[in-house]
Amino acid sequence: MGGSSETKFLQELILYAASAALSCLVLFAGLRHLDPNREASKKALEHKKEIAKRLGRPLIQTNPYEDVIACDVINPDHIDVEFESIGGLETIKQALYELVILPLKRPDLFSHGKLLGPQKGVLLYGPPGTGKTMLAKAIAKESGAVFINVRVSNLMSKWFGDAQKLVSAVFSLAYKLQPAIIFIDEVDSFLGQRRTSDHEALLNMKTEFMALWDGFTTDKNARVMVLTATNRPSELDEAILRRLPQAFEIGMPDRRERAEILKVILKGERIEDNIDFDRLAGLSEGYTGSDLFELCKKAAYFPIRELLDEEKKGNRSTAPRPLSQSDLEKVLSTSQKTNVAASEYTGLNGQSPSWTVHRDSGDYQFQAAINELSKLVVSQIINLQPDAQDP
Ligand SMILES: Nc1ncnc2c1ncn2[C@@H]1O[C@H](COP(=O)(O)OP(=O)(O)OP(=O)(O)O)[C@@H](O)[C@H]1O
Repeated sequence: MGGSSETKFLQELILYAASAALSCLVLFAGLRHLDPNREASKKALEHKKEIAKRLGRPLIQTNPYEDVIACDVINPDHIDVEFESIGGLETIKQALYELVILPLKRPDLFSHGKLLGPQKGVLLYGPPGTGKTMLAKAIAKESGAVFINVRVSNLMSKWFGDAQKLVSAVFSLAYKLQPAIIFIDEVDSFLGQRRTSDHEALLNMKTEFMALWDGFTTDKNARVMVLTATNRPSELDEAILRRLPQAFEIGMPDRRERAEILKVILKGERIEDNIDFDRLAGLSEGYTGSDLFELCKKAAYFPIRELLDEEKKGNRSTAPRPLSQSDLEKVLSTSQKTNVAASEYTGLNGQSPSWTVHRDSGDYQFQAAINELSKLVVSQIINLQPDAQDP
C-alpha cells in the first residue's frame, strides 16, 4: 500500500519535473524567437566572418553595436564599380585620386610635414542621378578601403535604443578595419541644418558624430575618411561644411560627357558597330547619367520584342539582334528625361567660402519630392522608437 503511494508520488514528481522542463524549453525557444536582435546579430556575425576572411585575421573584439554596423560594411573586392565604369567627370576623378585614394593607399607619402595631411571629409554634391554614389563606391574600390554605408534608419533602429552607441560603433569599427570610408548618402537629412522639429535623439546623434569625426581628424594614424553626398548642399550648415574642406560638384553632364557615359554604359553589350555616340549625346540634352542608363535599358527591349514577334510568326531565331542606333533614337523621341524636368536643384547659392569647388555651379534641378520623402521616413523612424514618446 505504502509502496504504491510512493510510486505514485514519484511518478507525479517526474511528471511535474518533465512538464516544468518542457515549459522552460518552450519559454526559452519563444524568447529566442521574439528576440528582436537575433536576426541582426546572426547576419552581422556571418558578415563579420566574411570580412575577417578578407582581412586574413579574425575580428575578435567587436561589441554588439559594431556587429550591427558590420551589416553595412562592403568589402571593396565585392564592389563592381571602378573609375573606368564612370563616364566623364575626368577632372573630378583625377582630383579624387590625389586627394582621397592616394592618402588611403599610400599613407607613407603623406606622413611627412604639415602640408600633406590625409583628407578626413569630402562632399560630393549635385543633382540626383549624376553618379555621386557610383563615385563613392569607385573610391572605395580603387583605394581598397572598406566601405561603411551609414544608413540613418539603421542608426535609429528601435531595437538598439541607444543610437549614440551605434554612431560611436561606426567610427570604432572603421578604425579596426582601416583603411575605411564612412559613406553618408543624403547627408543633409542626417547632418543638415538644425530644425526646431528635430527629435532629441537625432540631435544627440549629430553631436556624437561630429565629436568622433573631430577626433579622427586630429588622429594622424587613422586611415578613415568620411565621404558624404547630397542633392541639397544648401541645407548643410556651416559646422558641417567646415568639416568637409573638399567639395566636388557632380553636375549635369555636358554633350561630350553624355557621349562618354553612353559609351561606358554600352561597353560589353551587343551593339551595332555604327552607333553615333555624339549624335545621341546631342539628342539627350538635359539627361543625367541615370537617365541615360534608363534610356539604354528601354532600347534593349526592341531586339527582344522583334525576336518574340518573329517567333510568333513561326520563325525561329537563336539570339536577339544587336542594339541599333535607331532603337536608341526611338526611345529618345518618345521618352522624356526623368525627374529633372519638374523640379529644381538649388546648388550652393554661392555659399562656398573656404571650399574647393571643382565645377562651375549650374542651373541644375532636383527632385524635391524624393528628398522630402526621405526626410519624412527619417522622422517616421524616429517616432517609431519606443522611447521617442517618453517625456
Ligand atoms: N557618370 C556616369 N557614368 C556611368 N553611369 C552613370 C553615371 N552617372 C550615373 N550613372 C548611372 O546612373 C545610376 C545612378 O547613379 P548614382 O546612384 O551614382 O547617382 P547619384 O548622383 O548618387 O543619385 P542620387 O543623388 O539620386 O543618389 C548609376 O547606377 C549608373 O547606372
